[in-house]
Amino acid sequence: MTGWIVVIPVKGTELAKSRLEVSRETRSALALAFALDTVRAVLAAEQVAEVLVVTASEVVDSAVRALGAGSMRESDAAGLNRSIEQAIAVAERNNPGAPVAVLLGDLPALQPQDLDAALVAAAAHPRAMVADAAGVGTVLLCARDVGTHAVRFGGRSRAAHLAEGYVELAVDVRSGLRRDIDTVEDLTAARALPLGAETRRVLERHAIAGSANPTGASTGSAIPKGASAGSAIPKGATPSS
Ligand SMILES: Nc1nc2c(ncn2[C@@H]2O[C@H](COP(=O)(O)OP(=O)(O)OP(=O)(O)O)[C@@H](O)[C@H]2O)c(=O)[nH]1
Ligand SMILES: C=C(OP(=O)(O)O)C(=O)O
Repeated sequence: MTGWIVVIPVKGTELAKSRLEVSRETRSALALAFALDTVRAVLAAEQVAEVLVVTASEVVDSAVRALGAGSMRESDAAGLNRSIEQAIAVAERNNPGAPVAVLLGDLPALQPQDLDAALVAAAAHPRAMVADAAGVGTVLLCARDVGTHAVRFGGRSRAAHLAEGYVELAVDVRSGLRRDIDTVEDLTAARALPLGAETRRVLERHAIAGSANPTGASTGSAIPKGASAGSAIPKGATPSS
């Protein structure tokens, strides 16, 4: 199997991360930082052939391109699932036959090796998913055959994706892969993990209670690490749409 195409939805508007109860300035800085840290980790994962961000925001679009990711703008007011479907269609057109995964764009504690391990495990199933730390939502949705995706993000999406037939992968709840940040409580919990550099910088600059734990302790994952084929796969090709 070739490497995975990873679609990452990023809202990027002033309405992003509305459940994060900090000042508007801090919230928008954190929303961008979460996305950039997520994209950086994905670009560093060995199982990933290409990254395709889908966003409403010009700022996000150019920032992720500068990191080397592909990016596309969603059509007006597409919403989360529709924008993901638009990106999946572009990924399919540009990379026929490639497996496609959808990853949330608010995972600032994601480590490349945790994503690699999950993608290796996902490749054993036609469709697979990883739930968020609360066991309510979904952070990663994978299909070997892109045409079989049934995207049901939002709310209790773990149950929705299970009902669609995705197999749930066992990933340690402490893994950064499962730590999407919706609330200040999520952020506080994620600070026990090694956070990405952009998020650390914002936390250092903006007064939010707690410390950013710049060094962080290594976290465990139930999926064996290092099982990935370590070939260098080109990333960041911009979609032709
Ligand atoms: N492209 C795109 N991404 C979205 C959209 N809505 C949410 N996302 C992204 O999907 C992921 C999960 O969404 P949420 O955690 O609900 O993010 P959010 O909508 O910014 O946060 P809340 O306002 O608290 O719901 C994040 O990476 C968001 O940036 C959308 O309409 N379009
Ligand atoms: C969009 C999702 O996440 P959140 O918990 O951020 O709403 C989801 O889990 O489907």
